[in-house]
Amino acid sequence: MSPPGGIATLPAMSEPAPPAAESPLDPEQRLAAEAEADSVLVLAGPGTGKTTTLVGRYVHLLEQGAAPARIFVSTFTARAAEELRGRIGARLETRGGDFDAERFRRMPIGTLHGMALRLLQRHPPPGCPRFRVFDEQACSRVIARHRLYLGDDVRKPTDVFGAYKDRLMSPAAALAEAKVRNDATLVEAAEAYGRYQRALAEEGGFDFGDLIMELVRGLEEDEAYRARIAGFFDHLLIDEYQDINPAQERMLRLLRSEGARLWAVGDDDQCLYAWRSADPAFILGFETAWPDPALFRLSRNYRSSATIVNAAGALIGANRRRHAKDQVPHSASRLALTIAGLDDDEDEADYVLRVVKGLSGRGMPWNEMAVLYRAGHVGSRIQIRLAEAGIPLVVRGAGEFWQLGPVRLTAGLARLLSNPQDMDARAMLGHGKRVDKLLQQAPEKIDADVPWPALCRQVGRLVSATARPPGEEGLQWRDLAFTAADLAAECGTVAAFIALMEEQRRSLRRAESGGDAVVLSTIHGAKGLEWSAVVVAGCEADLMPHESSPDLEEERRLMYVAATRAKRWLVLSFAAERRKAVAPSPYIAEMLSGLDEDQIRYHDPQSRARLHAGPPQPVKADGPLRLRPELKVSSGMRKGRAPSKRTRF
Ligand SMILES: Nc1ncnc2c1ncn2[C@@H]1O[C@H](COP(=O)(O)OP(=O)(O)OP(=O)(O)O)[C@@H](O)[C@H]1O
Repeated sequence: MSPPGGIATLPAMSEPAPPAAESPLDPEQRLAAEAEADSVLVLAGPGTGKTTTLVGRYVHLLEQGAAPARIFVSTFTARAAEELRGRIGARLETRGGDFDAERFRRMPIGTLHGMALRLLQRHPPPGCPRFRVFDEQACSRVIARHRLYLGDDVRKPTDVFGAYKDRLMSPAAALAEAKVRNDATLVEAAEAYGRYQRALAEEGGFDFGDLIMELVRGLEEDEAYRARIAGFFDHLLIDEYQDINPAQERMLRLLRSEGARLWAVGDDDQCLYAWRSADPAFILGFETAWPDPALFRLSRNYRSSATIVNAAGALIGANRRRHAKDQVPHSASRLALTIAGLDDDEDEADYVLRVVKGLSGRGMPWNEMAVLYRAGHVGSRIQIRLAEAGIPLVVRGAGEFWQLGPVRLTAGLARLLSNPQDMDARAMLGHGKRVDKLLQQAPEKIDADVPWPALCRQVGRLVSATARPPGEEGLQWRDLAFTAADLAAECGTVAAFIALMEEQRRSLRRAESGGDAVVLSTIHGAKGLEWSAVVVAGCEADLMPHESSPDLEEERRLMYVAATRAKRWLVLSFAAERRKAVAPSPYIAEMLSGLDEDQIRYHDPQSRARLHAGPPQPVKADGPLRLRPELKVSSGMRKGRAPSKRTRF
């Protein structure tokens, strides 16, 4: 097999590595870190050192005499918060003096939800009931026990209820809104929300959304309580400000009511959580929303090559609702961006495998490579192919193959039918209307006494038949159900299948803790991270922008975040056919418009031809579906067994 275009001449290994994380601040960063205004927004693009500047701000405040316990630092995820704590701690340690690592671990650095929990536990507001925190699993159990499924189960009930809480809406307010809009689906959701809140209260549980709701309630209802709590802090440092939602904004507003200074960093172009009520309007309107505002910009991109900065700039420039930003690439590298137009998803997976092997062969560590995608099913084919080749990999975001909905249903149901006592299999199935229906249909539609491979195929068919809505999502659903059934059948016995799943989970955990592994991630899961080489897979017209998304600007931001994770080498790959003929994503052309010819490399002549070809011929409505008739089942996924023959349904 020939190496993919570009690898042979890849100068990546000979280029200097980017500087270490805590480089001294540049003049723009220093100005922002030392700002005096009451409300500061550092607005800057990816890789400009926003997080680095936040660390610098913390150190600066300490140098000015601030007490660490009075500096509240928040970021978006618990993982990011721990990384931030580690970075600040390392910086303080190098300053010497009397740094006490144990004490520093207790300083208020966390997510806004985590901070709300901490305040509620240590200083409960008047009227706050005793509570236990219910994680997502516990909440799903409440939903299952009370059968709070929604007719439209495309969105999980926990997400729907969470969205009300992100907007600080009580069940009564949600119901009133639904009635005003005269929308039966919304009325059903609001009523289920009310029952959910009652069920949580009976069990003494708060879910994550309740934590901020309850703190805000306490702060708003009791002035003395608010004054006491807000009085704890002199400084609020907020990372990823573009992703805050109305409930979080209210919490910050209340926490600074005793005069704390607000200092936030963010990038409106990286707001990815509109579906969780994040609203770019908060960052766009910062200067009118807060007192004594000051806006700082960082213009030097320390992460990416000039090629990547230019291509990403051309892309995001097409969005209208944004602050324009100039970015100067620190690295002058014009290393070409690679476009790979592949036949189909199998071909794409083969290509990605050749790319990572090629880079590794040239000395790049696995953990400097990532494959990012908009939708989990794009990653699953690549995941299987890399795993079978024995490449160490970590799957981040909602995308681990065995966690995908149709895969869980197929594997769980086949196992359960083969052994009704298999509790893990029951847990894999989860709960919901679709699960109830499957369990109801299974006894009459499936002959469970046949050998394991035949059982798997029957289950694959049954699960695939639950696909909906019509269209691509249904096709993806069926494809994944068949893939899972195929993999399970190939194992020969249920015991071998369970062993395969366990081994894969173990190897994922090993890779995660060991560190040196290629990252496969949804774009959402890649936020804030960086790698030397990034392949953005599935760059197709119906996936990027995703055809079901109502927000095209957010879709473009997703592509932007994906592309800007790359330091030196960026590949955009697309398949000409993914169960139907598809055109390349329009975002590819937008990115290329920012580049000169010498900054673009096509994997092969066909890639260029495919990119510039017109839209694909529509698939005949009555034409046969290409429902993975043949899957090369991975040898590496079934340790110790010879590569299998292809399976046909
Ligand atoms: N002053 C500097 N000198 C050299 N390198 C720097 C400097 N500031 C930041 N960097 C490097 O630039 C890279 C990006 O920094 P950082 O993660 O802080 O950016 P960011 O703006 O928060 O990015 P994103 O918005 O994509 O999360 C890191 O590798 C960091 O070490």
